[in-house]
Parts: sequence; structure tokens; C-alpha cells
Amino acid sequence: MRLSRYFMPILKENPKEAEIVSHRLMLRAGMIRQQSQGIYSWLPLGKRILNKVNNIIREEQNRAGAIELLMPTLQSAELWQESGRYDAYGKEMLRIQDRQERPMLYGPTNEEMVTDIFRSYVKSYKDLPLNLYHIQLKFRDEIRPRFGTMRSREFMMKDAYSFDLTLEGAVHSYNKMFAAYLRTFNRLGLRAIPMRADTGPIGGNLSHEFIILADTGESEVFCHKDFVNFDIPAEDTNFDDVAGMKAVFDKWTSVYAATSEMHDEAAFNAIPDGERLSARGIEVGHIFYFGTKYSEPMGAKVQGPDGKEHAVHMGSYGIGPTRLVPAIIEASHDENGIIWPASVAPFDAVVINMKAGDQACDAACETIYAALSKAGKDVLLDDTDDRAGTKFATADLIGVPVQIIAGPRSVANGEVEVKDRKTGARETMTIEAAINRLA
Ligand SMILES: Nc1ncnc2c1ncn2[C@@H]1O[C@H](COS(=O)(=O)NC(=O)[C@@H](N)CS)[C@@H](O)[C@H]1O
Repeated sequence: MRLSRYFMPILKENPKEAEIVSHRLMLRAGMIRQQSQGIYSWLPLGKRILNKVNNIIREEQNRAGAIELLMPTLQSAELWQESGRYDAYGKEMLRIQDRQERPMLYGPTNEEMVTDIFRSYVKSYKDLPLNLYHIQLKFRDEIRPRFGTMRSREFMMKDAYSFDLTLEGAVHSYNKMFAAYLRTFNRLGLRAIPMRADTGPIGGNLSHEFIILADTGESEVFCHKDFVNFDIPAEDTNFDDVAGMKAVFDKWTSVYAATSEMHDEAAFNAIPDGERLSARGIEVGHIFYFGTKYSEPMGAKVQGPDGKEHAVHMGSYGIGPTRLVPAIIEASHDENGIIWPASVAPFDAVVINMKAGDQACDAACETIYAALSKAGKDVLLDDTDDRAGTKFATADLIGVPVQIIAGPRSVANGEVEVKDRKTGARETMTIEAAINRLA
């Protein structure tokens, strides 16, 4: 991508409305724009990162056997009246009417709708287990949206829903999502800690929140320090291995971890000194088992091996991609800007032409840009006529992992400088070596 032809509205100054670093940096890097309170546009740079986050979420959902679909944002009120949540949900629900004056709503979540899809087609236990998910916008009229897209009113959610004949089957589905979440957040460069959690308006009696530790987090969390060393389930994990999935769950729930709503002071203080951790955290995922809470009232039943009708056991599993982007920034930035993990970086490298218009610099940059693009790399070429200082500041701000700097002096020797954004390490090398380093 040539920066001279891109759309990345960088802000020079810190926006005054931004209270936390991720909000400030997302605005300054031209990643998002607030359209109204708690409602944002994702501008091109931000959308690239959001896409990468969603692709990792999608890959890990698919690896765990979940099947992707897409449900609408607008839902009929009747569906929610069947489950009894229409009135219970409260002011967070955005209620609307269509031209026929039919009561509708902008979906804050999709338990009712996915249960309606399930009950329309699935009649036998032989079609179970089933896990359906989508990545879709939600609306919750939060009383106090803040911190940019960390807590917005319209936001994106991956929400998955599992269906099983028995409680045992549902627990296995829960454990599969539990393991998938550990893998997902790890691939995003985050250490998420599963914590026993309150079930809230979703319901049920088994629930874990996945929290990443961050000073600006809204959640207050208490846990054992051992978490930081636990192994993440490997890429070749067998998600159909019931005992194996239970072992992952047991391991990751074997030591104390709870949000403030579920905190047990005595249990926490029983942890030896030096091994206790209390911190602030950001909830990036939340999973629930809630049995027949929706299937019973909505008649989602299957015929069991005994020939009888059984309401299915369900769970739901949410991740907030539009919260994950700022959460990653909170966990990975410095005084110069964002430091993207390679897995979600908007570009693999940025080529900085220190003297656009200089024939040798232009040629060197074009050579590198063409070679890396041909090798399938996402490259941003800063071919603008900004001053070098501005180019360096922009490259540091937007957090691309590798900067390839072509200045007249180094190019005269057939060389460029390669800078690692995370460590700041700089290395001068030939243009070929720079290409080979990244290709
Ligand atoms: N206002 C919000 N802004 C940004 N992300 C949010 C917001 N509310 C929730 N999320 C994200 O969405 C995830 C799931 O939301 S939730 O309410 O906990 N769970 C559900 O809605 C269930 N239906 C799971 S499918 C949260 O863990 C959080 O990461």
C-alpha cells in the first residue's frame, strides 16, 4: 500500500476526550472515528487490525469444531418474549419499530435467535453436538460508554452457541471453547486468565470470564501467580478428546482466580505470600453454560436414544473483537505509540523513503516494496513528501513491527537500515539482506 494513496488520518495532537492510552493512540493513528456516543467507524488502518483479530478468532473457533453462520443485527421482539428476556433486559436494549409498527430490537446478543434456528431444523440427538457461531455487530445502550471501543454501545462480538443432549456433553462443549479461548488470546499476544464469573443477564450457573491484566482495566481481579507459566493448548490439540479437554480445564482452574463479584477473600489469603496477584483487568471473553434456560421455554427439543423428547443443554461463548484491539494496545505500547504483535499488525513492514523524489531512494524503495509484495507480505510504503522526522514518528505511532529506512547515504552504499519497532534495535544491511530478512 502506498501511503500517498492510502487513507490514514493521523492526528498530531492527543485528543482531549481520550482518557486511556489505547483510546488516544487509536484516534491519533487514524484507526477509528466516533460517529456518535459509543458508536464508531473503523477507518482503514483499524479495520485491517480488526480483520486480523477476527481471522484468528475464526481459525480457533473452526479448530474447536464450531461452525460459522451469520445472524442479523435486527431481531423480532416476539422471540425475546418467548424467553422472557424482552422485559427483563432493561434499558440497555435498543427497541425499535418497523413501518408496520412491529416491535423489533437491535440485538445485544443472540441466544434466542440461534435457539430459533436450531429448533427449526434439529430434531434428533444424532445431530448433536452442535456449535454455531458468528461474528456480528451488537448494540447495548450502555449507560456510560467510555474508553473508545473498549466499552462502546455498538460493538462487534464473536458469539458461539453449543447444543448437547446431556449435561456431560454440554460440559465437554464448554471445555472445548475454554481451550479454544486460551489459544485465541495467546495468538493475539495476550495472556488471558480464566476467572470464575457472575452469569448476569445471560443466565446459567457455570461461567468464566477471560481477563487480561492491564492497569486501565475496568475489572478488579485476584489470582494465583502460577497462571503466567501455564502451557497453552498446542495447535494439534485433539478437541474431541473428552478427557484431554477436561484436563486443560482442570489445570487452568486448579489455582485461585476470581473477579471481584466472585472473590473469596479467605481462599485468596490462603495463597502463600508472594504468589498472590491482585490487579485490574480487561474482560476480553466470557463463556457460559446455562442448560435449558432457552431451549425449555422455546421448545428446542430433540428425540433422545430413549425415544423421548429432551430439551437440549446449551452454552454461549462470547469474545469482543472491537474490545480486543484496544486491549492489545493497552498491553503493548510505548511512549512513541503502538507496538503490534506480528499476528495482528496492519502491515508486516513499513518502507520509509527518507527523501521522496531522490532517484536512488525512490528506486531502492520500489525494489524493496515490489520484492516483499511479491513474497506475499503486507507492506506500507511511505512515499509521501513528509519530513523524515514526521515519517519516523508516524511509523512508530502506527506500530508496524519492522521499519525499513532508505536514506540517501545508506542507499548510496546499496544499504538500508532495518529497525525493530518493539526493541528499537537498528541494523544496517544490504537491500537484498533486508528483503531476505522479511520475505
Ligand atoms: N459494550 C461493549 N463494548 C465492547 N465489547 C463488549 C461490550 N460488552 C461486551 N463486550 C465483549 O463481548 C464479550 C461477550 O459479552 S458478554 O455479555 O459477556 N456475553 C454474551 O453476550 C454472551 N451472549 C456470550 S455469546 C465480552 O467478554 C466483551 O469482550
